[in-house]
Amino acid sequence: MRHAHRVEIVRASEAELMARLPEGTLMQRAAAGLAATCARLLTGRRGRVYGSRVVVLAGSGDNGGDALYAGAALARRGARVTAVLLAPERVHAGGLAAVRSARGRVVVERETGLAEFSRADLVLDGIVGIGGRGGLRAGARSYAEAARRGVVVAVDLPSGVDADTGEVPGAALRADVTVCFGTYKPGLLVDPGASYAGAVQLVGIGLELPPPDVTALQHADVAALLPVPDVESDKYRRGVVGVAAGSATYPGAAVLAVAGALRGGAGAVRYVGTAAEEVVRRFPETLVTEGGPHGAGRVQAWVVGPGGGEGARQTLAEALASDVPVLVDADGLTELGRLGPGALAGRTAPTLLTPHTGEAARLLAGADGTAPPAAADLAAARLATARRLAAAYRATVLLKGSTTVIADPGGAVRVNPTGTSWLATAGSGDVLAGLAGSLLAAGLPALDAASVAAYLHGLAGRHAAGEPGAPVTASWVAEALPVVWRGVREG
Ligand SMILES: NC(=O)C1=CN([C@@H]2O[C@H](COP(=O)(O)OP(=O)(O)OC[C@H]3O[C@@H](n4cnc5c(N)ncnc54)[C@H](O)[C@@H]3O)[C@@H](O)[C@H]2O)[C@@H](O)CC1
Ligand SMILES: [K+]
Repeated sequence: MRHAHRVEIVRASEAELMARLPEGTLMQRAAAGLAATCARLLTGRRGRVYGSRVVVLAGSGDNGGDALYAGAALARRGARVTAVLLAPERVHAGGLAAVRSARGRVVVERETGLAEFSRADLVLDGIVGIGGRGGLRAGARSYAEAARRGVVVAVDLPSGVDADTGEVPGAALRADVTVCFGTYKPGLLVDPGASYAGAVQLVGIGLELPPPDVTALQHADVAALLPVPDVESDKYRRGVVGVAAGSATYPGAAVLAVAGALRGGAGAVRYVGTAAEEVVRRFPETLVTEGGPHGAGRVQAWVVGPGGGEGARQTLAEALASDVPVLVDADGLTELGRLGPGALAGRTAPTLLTPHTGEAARLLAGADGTAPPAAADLAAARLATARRLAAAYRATVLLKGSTTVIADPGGAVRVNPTGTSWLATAGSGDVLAGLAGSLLAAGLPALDAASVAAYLHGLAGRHAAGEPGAPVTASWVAEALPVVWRGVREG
C-alpha cells in the first residue's frame, strides 16, 4: 500500500524529528537518496556517472537545498554539474557551498541556464517542493516549456504540482522520475499531478507519521482482498449480485454490466430488467427475473442504473428500499441527483455511488440546491470532489476519471494506480459497475469493493489495449478480467 500525507502533516512530523537530530540531518538523508537514484539513472543511460552533464535547477527553498547537495555528490563522482539558481539571493547557502567546493559550475543567467538544461544528461528539478504555492513563476515556467534531451528527476515532487491535491495551476515540470522524501504526497498519486511525476520512488528519512490521508492499493493488497471460494462455498455463500440495468434504448448496458458482474467473484448474477433476452443469449448462466428489484429473490448486493433510461427512478427506489449494499451508476445517479441525499437517509446497508465528473456535478447540485459546478473544475480537484460527495450523501463514492478516486464517508480516501486513457470508451463504466457490485455481493466493504474493482478494471483496460496501446472495447475489458485477476493472485 502506498501512503500519502498532506503537507501540514509532513511538516509536523519533520519538525518533531528535526528537534531530536543534529541540524541538516534530514536534508542529508534526502540528498543521499536522491544522488543514489541519479547515479543509477546515469549509469543506466551512459554507463557511468563520470563525465555526464548534470543540471541542478535550484529554487529558493529547501527543495533547492536537497537538489544542490545531491548535485554536489554527483560532482564528487566526476559528473559535470551546473547549478542554475532561479533566485540567487535566496538560494540555500549550504547547498550552494557544497556545489562550489565540489567544483560545480554556478549560473544565474536564464539564457545560459536554458542552454545547459536542454543539453543535460540529467536535470534535477529543485525549483519548489512542498513549499510551492500557486502556479510556477515566470522564470521557472520557461524550464517547464523548454525542450530537453536528458532525464528529469523531480526532487520531492514536480515543481508546479500542488502537493496536497495534484492540481497544476499553470505549468509544471514533467519528470521521468520523482524521488519523494518520507512519504508520498497526494499530488503524486492523483492526476493531473501524477501524470507529471513519472516513476515515483520513496526515500525514507525516518519520519514517524500518523495514518495516511490518501492511500493507493498495490498488487499484494488487492490479492489479499480478492474473494476466493473455499470447499464450503455455494453460490449464495459466494454472493448473488442483482443487476438492474439496461432498457429498450440501451440493452447493451445490461449485457456489459452482467459481463463485469460475472467476473467479479459473486457466485451468481441475477438480472432484472427489459434486456433479459439479450443478456441470456450472451450469458446463459445469468438468472433472470421479471419486474424490478422488489421481489426479485435473494441477492446480496444490487447494481442499479447503467442504461436504465426511463425506468431508472422506479428501479432505484426499489433497490434503495432493500437492506443490502447498493451500487448506483449512470441513470441511477441522475435520478439520485434529482432526489438529493435524503433518498439515502433511511438506508441501513452501504451505498456506493460511481459517478464520472458530469454525474458528480449533478449530484453536488442535488445536495446543496445550487447550479451544477463545471465538470472540468471537479476533474482538476478530484480528491476534494470525491470527499465532498461522500460527506454530502453519507455514501462511498468512486469518482471515475484519469485517476479514479474512492472516498468513504468516514474520511478514508484511496486513489487507483492502474488504468489507461483507453478505458474512456462507451460501456466501460457498465463493466466497472457490474464488477464492483459483484465484489460487494461477495462481501467486501464498499471501500474495498470499489478500489479493488477500479484496480482490476484498470489492469484489464491496459491488458486489452496492449503495449504500446490500441483502442479497446468494453467487452474486451470484461473479457480481460480473469487474466488480470490471476495475474494479481500470482503477484
Ligand atoms: N523540512 C525538512 O525537514 C525537509 C525538507 N526537505 C525538502 O524541503 C522541501 C520544502 O522546503 P521549503 O519549505 O523550503 O519549500 P520549497 O523549497 O518547496 O519552496 C519554498 C520556496 O519556493 C518559493 N516558491 C513558492 N511557490 C513558488 C512558485 N510557484 N514558483 C516559484 N517559487 C515558489 C517560495 O518563495 C519559497 O522560497 C521539501 O519539498 C523537500 O524537498 C527535505 O530536505 C527533507 C527534510
Ligand atoms: K521539485
